[in-house]
Amino acid sequence: MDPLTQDTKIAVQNVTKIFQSKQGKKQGHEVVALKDLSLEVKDGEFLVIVGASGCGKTTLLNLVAGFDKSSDGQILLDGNPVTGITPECGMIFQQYALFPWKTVQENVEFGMKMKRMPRKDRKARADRFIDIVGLKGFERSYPHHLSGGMKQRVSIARSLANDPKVMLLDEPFAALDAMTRQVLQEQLVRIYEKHRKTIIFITHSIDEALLLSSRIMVMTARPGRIAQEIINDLPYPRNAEVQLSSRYMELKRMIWDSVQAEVMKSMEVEAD
Ligand SMILES: Nc1ncnc2c1ncn2[C@@H]1O[C@H](COP(=O)(O)OP(=O)(O)OP(=O)(O)O)[C@@H](O)[C@H]1O
Repeated sequence: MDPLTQDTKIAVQNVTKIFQSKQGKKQGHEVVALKDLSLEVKDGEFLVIVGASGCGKTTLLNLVAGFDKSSDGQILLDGNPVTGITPECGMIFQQYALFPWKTVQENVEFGMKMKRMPRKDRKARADRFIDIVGLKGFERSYPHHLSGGMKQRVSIARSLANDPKVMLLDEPFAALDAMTRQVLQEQLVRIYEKHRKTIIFITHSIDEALLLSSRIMVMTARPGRIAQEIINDLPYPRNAEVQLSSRYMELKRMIWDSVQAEVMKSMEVEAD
């Protein structure tokens, strides 16, 4: 592997993750989710990971966030090994993971309150990010009064308010309707352009990957490794014109071929 450069934010080095399946610890009941996987994410990069279902995308994100430990290899964040939950990483899930008994304002303020930020400061910061995600006027609403898209915007505001170095998003828009999804994708690109967080984003949608990323990584069928890496050189804003360009089609075809090959392999793995 190349030596780490100064702007390397995350380095995943020869990571293997083996789960004991539900059948117990008998031989042959291990699931090798990731095998000898290495990758680097540069500071300010928007990396999108695509790959067949079950290839280990969520497992990888959980390891970067420190929710789980690798069986072998290591992950470095700013050059330091990740050994437990990393407060520098903000995680956003498909299911919004909001506190149902807290208002929008309280949800967004939660992390800052945990860090004992003075009330006035955290309110000002929450107000700012609630505004950025377009939820001004909903500060006192509870999650059950909000649509899926609005709840996801609360999650994004909460994450941004904590000022994470890295944002990890696991299929955050998968449960949303197409229109809402598009609005949130555009919003996320704007936030990315303004705040330049380092982002790792998982999706099953090649279009979403092309709209958002600066780099796309296709993972192999389980055990997950890198099958292909694509620098997304499409210009911003990735509007209708860009989406109809020949370069867009070319990249889409390239990724589709790669994903499809891995999906076929993963079906063989499942059949074994
Ligand atoms: N806690 C666990 N115990 C046992 N096996 C697990 C566990 N977590 C994940 N696995 C297995 O590891 C493999 C990778 O799972 P993972 O959820 O990372 O895949 P994924 O690429 O995110 O899938 P999807 O796209 O369907 O969300 C799968 O075969 C899964 O069944």
